[in-house]
Amino acid sequence: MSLLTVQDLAVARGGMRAVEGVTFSLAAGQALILRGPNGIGKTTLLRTIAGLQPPVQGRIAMPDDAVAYAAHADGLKTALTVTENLRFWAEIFGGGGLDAAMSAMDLRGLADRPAAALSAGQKRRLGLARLLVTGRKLWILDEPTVSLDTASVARFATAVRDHLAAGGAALMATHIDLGLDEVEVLDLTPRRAKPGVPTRPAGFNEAFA
Ligand SMILES: Nc1ncnc2c1ncn2[C@@H]1O[C@H](COP(=O)(O)OP(=O)(O)OP(=O)(O)O)[C@@H](O)[C@H]1O
Repeated sequence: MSLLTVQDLAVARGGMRAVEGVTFSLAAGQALILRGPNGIGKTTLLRTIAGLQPPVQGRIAMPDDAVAYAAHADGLKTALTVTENLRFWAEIFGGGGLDAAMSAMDLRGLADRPAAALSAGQKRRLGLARLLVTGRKLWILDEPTVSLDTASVARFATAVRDHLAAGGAALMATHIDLGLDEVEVLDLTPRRAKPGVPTRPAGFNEAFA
């Protein structure tokens, strides 16, 4: 089953094209890592596929209610505890599996701690545990391993592997080698848009379109 098809996609930020001519697809059980130098447009591409901003050109197709997106920010409710945060997200998405998610990201000992009192790496672990309780098939992840120690990176890699084995798919921007055999890499360097072609009036920002 195809979980994501991207065809001839061009994306823009700040009224300028970032990358263009991007084509790939992801079936159940597949993952793809986006690579490319700082500023080429990895975040912009992920935001566009996640539906947070419109594409400039091309086609994005996926099943309804397929996506769970984890951005640079962890998206936590700081006043809520770890358990309450996960329960909140499970209810929003109609998912579940809080216990399994807490075990997977080693959060059991922190269950009753407010998110505001977590370290950066612990916050990131909670942010990633959110994905596990959504029940969504297609994970879109922007630099998911930032702030994680070696053991936590390994835990995250296991969570991705389990997600793929359960028929999920993942698209992520990361510079880290997660050691996942089933992952392919797409280098965006050849897809960099030709410079100087504005897509919108000066000052336009697709993030607010
Ligand atoms: N808020 C913004 N307003 C205007 N332009 C922006 C904004 N955020 C990013 N850009 C520009 O959009 C282009 C693509 O940025 P993007 O964040 O998608 O790149 P990236 O490949 O994810 O970079 P990095 O590896 O540094 O995270 C860059 O040229 C960047 O300067």
